[in-house]
Amino acid sequence: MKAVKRLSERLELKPYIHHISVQMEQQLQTFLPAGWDVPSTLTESMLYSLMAGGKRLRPVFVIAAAEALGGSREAALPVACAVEMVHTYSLVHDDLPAMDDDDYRRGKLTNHKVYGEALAILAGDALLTHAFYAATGCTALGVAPEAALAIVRDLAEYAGPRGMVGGQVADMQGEQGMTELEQLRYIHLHKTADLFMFSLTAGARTAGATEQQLDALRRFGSDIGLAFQIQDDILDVIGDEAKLGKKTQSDSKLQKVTYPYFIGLDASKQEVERLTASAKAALQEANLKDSRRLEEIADYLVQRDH
Ligand SMILES: CC(C)=CCC/C(C)=C/COP(=O)(O)OP(=O)(O)O
Ligand SMILES: C=C(C)CCOP(=O)(O)OP(=O)(O)O
Repeated sequence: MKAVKRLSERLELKPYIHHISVQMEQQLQTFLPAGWDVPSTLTESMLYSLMAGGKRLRPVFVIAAAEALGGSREAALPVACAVEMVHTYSLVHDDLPAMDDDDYRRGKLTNHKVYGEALAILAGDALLTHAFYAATGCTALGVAPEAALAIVRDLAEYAGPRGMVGGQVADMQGEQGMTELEQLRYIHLHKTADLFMFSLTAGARTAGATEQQLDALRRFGSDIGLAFQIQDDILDVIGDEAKLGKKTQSDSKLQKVTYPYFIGLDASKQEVERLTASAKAALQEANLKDSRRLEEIADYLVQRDH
C-alpha cells in the first residue's frame, strides 16, 4: 500500500513541474515583450535559448521552496524567471567555442550556431543583466523590499565570482592535471550547486523564511546540487543523446576530470545516493510547513535519465 501511494504521489510531480514551467514561460514573455525597443535579433536570440525547453528545475525549486513555507506562487514567479535567465545565459556561454564548443543544447542547435558568436555572447549578457530587473518584480507582488534586496544580493553572490562564474573558471583551468577530488568538489559546488542554493533560499525568502530555515535549505541545495552535477557527469558517460538533448562523451573529449573519471561509475552512483540522503536530512531541519514536494523533486532530479 505504501509503495502504491508513493508511486501515485510521484506521478503528480510531472504535472506540477509542467504547470510551473507554463506559468513561468508566460511570465518570461512579459519580461521580453514583442514590442519593446530592443534590436529584434537580440530578443530573438534570448528567446531562442530561453524557450528551448529545459527541465526548469531551478524555477521549480524557487516555487516549491516558497510553497513549502506556505508562500504565494505568484510572488515567487519573477524570481523563478530570474534564475532561469541566469541559468540559460550560463548554458549559452558554456556552449561557446571558447568554452565547451557544443553544437546541441536542449535538443536544438546551440545559440552561437544559429546567431553567431557575437550575438550569443551578447544574448547571454542580456539574459544575465535582465535577470536582476526581473527579480525585483516580486516587490509589486507583496514581497518585502528587504527580502527582495537580499534576493538580488544573493543572485549576484551565487552567480558571480564567488559562485557559478568562479566554478566555471576552475572547471576550465582544471580540465587537465587535476589531482584532488576536493578540487572537483569545489567546481561542482560552485558551477552548479550554487544556483540550486540560490533558488531554494530565494523562494523561501519570498515567503518570509527564518535564518534557521535558510541555513537548512542552503545545506539541502548544496548536497542536492552536487548530486545533480555528479548525475550529469554519469549521464555524459552512459546517457542517451536523444533524451538528453545534447551530445554525450563530451567530458572525455575535452579531457575533463569528472566524478566517474576520478572514482569510477559505481562509486559515483553511490555518492549521488549518499548526498541525496544527506540533503533530505538537512531538509528535515528546516521545519517547513510541508517538505514533501522538495523531497520528491530531489529524488526526481538525481534519478533522471535526461
Ligand atoms: C559562467 C558559466 C558560463 C557557467 C556555466 C555553468 C554550467 C553549470 C555549465 C554546464 O556544465 P557542464 O558543461 O558540466 O554541463 P553540460 O553537459 O550541460 O554542458
Ligand atoms: C548544471 C548542468 C548540469 C547544466 C545543465 O543543467 P540542466 O540539466 O538543468 O539543463 P536544462 O534542463 O535547463 O537544459
